[in-house]
Amino acid sequence: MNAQIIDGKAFAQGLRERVAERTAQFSERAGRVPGLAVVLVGEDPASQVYVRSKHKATVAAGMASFEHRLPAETAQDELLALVASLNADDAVDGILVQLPLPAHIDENAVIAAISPDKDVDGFHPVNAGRLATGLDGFVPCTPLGCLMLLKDRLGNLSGLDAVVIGRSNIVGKPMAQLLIRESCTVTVAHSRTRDLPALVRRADIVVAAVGLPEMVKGDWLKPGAAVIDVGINRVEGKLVGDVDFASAAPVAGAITPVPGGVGPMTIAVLLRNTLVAAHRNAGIAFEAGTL
Ligand SMILES: NC(=O)C1=CN([C@@H]2O[C@H](COP(=O)(O)OP(=O)(O)OC[C@H]3O[C@@H](n4cnc5c(N)ncnc54)[C@H](OP(=O)(O)O)[C@@H]3O)[C@@H](O)[C@H]2O)C=CC1
Ligand SMILES: Nc1nc(=O)c2c([nH]1)NC[C@@H]1CN(c3ccc(C(=O)N[C@@H](CCC(=O)O)C(=O)O)cc3)C=[N+]21
Ligand SMILES: [Mg+2]
Repeated sequence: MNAQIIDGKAFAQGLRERVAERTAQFSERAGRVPGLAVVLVGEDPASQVYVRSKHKATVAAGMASFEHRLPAETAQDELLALVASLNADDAVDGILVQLPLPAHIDENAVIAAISPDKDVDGFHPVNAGRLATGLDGFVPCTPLGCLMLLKDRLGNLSGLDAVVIGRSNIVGKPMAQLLIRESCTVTVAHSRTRDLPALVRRADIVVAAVGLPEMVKGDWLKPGAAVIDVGINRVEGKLVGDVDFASAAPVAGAITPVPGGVGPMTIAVLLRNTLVAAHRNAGIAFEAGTL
């Protein structure tokens, strides 16, 4: 057996085209374009790359992109004041504050300051609570993108055994919530987990969101498993995932590559969430359909 490669880049491209069509319809009706504000504090090179590609994708979808670049020394109060002004700005439907923030800034305080109705990252506790309790809200882009790829490949996920490796608020926990919502039986593993290979061996679905290059090995996998690799690790100038692709691909049924898997989905879902936010803020009903 050799795994099918899940082409996240192509799927994301299709999603972005559908978002662009629906954005044109929205703008016609609302008399304005959806707006996304992205805030970057400091000069982290990886963050600069992400922010640039978000900006390009936003404009290509027909949306307005408002970039705010602040120096690394920016005081927390200044950042909170900027967030407050974006909350109050009717041209801004979505707000994304790029993480990580410099160490002197309390990330939770900044996330909590974003209006939940503009929180297109889905990081605000109100949106996390909505996801956990089955209410409509914004779902974090990376796990929602992973779910889209899984449903596209597997169809109904009901009853499948899923292992999520990682329990962060931005990937692991919301991923687990989404899989529970799809009626998977979900195990969440983390740094204190005993015998991770044994857990992974039982799983029909494996989502790796750890941040350790190539840690998940092919001989941990159940043959035919669907493997979603969220990891983005730079090793000797090269990008690798959290899954050892070379040993995993011959065992898995389907697997996302890095690059070209989950990463492009994150940006496409961000645009989708911004389009949803624009509809809500303009009081126009949104039919999710193929989005
Ligand atoms: N493709 C994309 O769009 C995105 C990719 N990423 C990437 O995904 C990865 C994870 O990101 P993020 O969730 O923010 O990372 P965090 O560092 O916040 O979380 C990592 C998680 O992995 C767990 N972990 C650490 N070591 C082990 C281990 N040996 N065995 C099992 N679990 C372990 C940690 O456990 P504990 O809680 O016990 O510390 C923690 O829960 C990173 O590579 C990041 O770059 C992130 C966001 C978007
Ligand atoms: N508030 C906030 N929201 C985020 O969504 C957020 C964040 N902060 N901080 C950083 C992480 C990381 N992240 C990625 C987005 C796109 C790619 C991506 O497009 N990756 C390409 C490769 C890009 C490259 O070559 O570096 C790929 O995997 O093919 C990766 C990672 C969003 N994040
Ligand atoms: Mg901090």
